[in-house]
Amino acid sequence: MKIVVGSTNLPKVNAVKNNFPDVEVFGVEVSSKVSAQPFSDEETLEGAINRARECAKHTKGCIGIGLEGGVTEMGEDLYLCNWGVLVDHNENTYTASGARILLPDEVAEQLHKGQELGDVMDAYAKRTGVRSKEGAIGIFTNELVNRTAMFEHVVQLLKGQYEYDQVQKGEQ
Ligand SMILES: O=P(O)(O)OP(=O)(O)OP(=O)(O)OC[C@H]1O[C@@H](n2cnc3c(O)ncnc32)[C@H](O)[C@@H]1O
Ligand SMILES: [Mg+2]
Repeated sequence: MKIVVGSTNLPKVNAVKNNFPDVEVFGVEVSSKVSAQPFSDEETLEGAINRARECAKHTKGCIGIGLEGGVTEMGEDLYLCNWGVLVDHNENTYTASGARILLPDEVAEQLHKGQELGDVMDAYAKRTGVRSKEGAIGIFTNELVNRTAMFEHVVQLLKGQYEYDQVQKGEQ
């Protein structure tokens, strides 16, 4: 079995590798076919689905995994949101979302002006490449939960649902 992840961003690829230590896992650049900065749960999920479907076509019999980060409005507030999708070799599709935290007003303001969260976070935290390291979730949780750990949980939810289905099918 091979797993193709629709990104070369390390927190995403490592989140999959850490969940499947005995499987060949590799990341490829694919298009999410949504905006660079998804602005709702629906759009973020759609990006993850598009990435996973593209990856599932990469190698015969492989599993595709798409992980997408975005933000979602709740009333006046803006929350960080993340979605993951696993598409298996039979096109069975499993979805899961990640933990969400409230973004501070000054970060939300920049996003409403059209900036991408990755860029906003670098300026806010006075760091470089936050999106490829601890992530916004890492910054705002004092690095108790970083972007890899957050995506690890999403992938665990995908893996668990996939395995549940495999067991159900085996018992039929
Ligand atoms: O290379 P890819 O896989 O595209 O990785 P990415 O970091 O760009 O991640 P997404 O496209 O899934 O995220 C959409 C946008 O939101 C940003 N983003 C999402 N979650 C983030 C986080 O935890 N920390 C910093 N930026 C984040 C990201 O940089 C993009 O601008
Ligand atoms: Mg991106």
